[in-house]
Amino acid sequence: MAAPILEVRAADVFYGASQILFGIDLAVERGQTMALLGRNGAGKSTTFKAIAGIAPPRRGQIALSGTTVSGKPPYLVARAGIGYVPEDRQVFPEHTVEDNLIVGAKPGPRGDRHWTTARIYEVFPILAGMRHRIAGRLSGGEQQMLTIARTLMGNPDILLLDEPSEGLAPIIVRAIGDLIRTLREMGVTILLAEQNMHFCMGIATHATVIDKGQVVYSDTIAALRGNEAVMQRYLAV
Ligand SMILES: Nc1ncnc2c1ncn2[C@@H]1O[C@H](COP(=O)(O)OP(=O)(O)OP(=O)(O)O)[C@@H](O)[C@H]1O
Repeated sequence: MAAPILEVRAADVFYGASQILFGIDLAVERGQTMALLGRNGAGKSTTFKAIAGIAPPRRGQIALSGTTVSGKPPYLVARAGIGYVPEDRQVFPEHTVEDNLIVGAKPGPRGDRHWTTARIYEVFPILAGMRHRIAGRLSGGEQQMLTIARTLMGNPDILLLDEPSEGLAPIIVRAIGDLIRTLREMGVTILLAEQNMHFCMGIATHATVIDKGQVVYSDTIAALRGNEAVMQRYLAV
């Protein structure tokens, strides 16, 4: 069997002397949309930072298609094929939408250039109509879409989305959900951190739940939906 696109094995992560993640195991196979669920402070963002090379694990390992990436600096992790979209949307505010996309353009780890601005505009028609607008003047939801689009321009093997729905109005949350579903249907492999279980239900194929820095559940999203005990205990729904 092929190695998972992303595999986190027994990762322990510390901020200074405080241990935040305890032996995290996580595997995302090609084409999956894995939801990383957990309450506020459970360790979702820290898991993403560990994968992206920003908060490297002190013990354990992170591999991309079987090749170890833990220990590499963030720019090399990105080059290896991890497309990380952090919680705080990071557009270049002074530049146009199109320039933001062009800045993100680079070939994927095997030289592929699947994502072009033309392709982005097909998948994100809202950005096509705004290509000459200054990114800093877009709404929060539009900036979120632009950040996702710019990350795709780097042709990653996996897209890490940290709470893409956070702080957005319900109608925009739905639009972001539709967009992620479209990407999933196109075959993009996604790891999606969310507190909002309902947001993930129609989007994710699989779910991993973390609590106090530990994985407490991992299965298909359908299995999680049928498991009231896990949902109530760890997700308060
Ligand atoms: N820079 C830091 N230094 C020390 N502790 C931190 C730091 N950043 C986060 N923490 C702590 O690590 C734990 C996990 O935080 P993390 O942000 O990973 O959680 P989360 O599940 O993503 O929650 P949220 O939805 O609030 O982002 C929390 O207890 C938090 O207070």
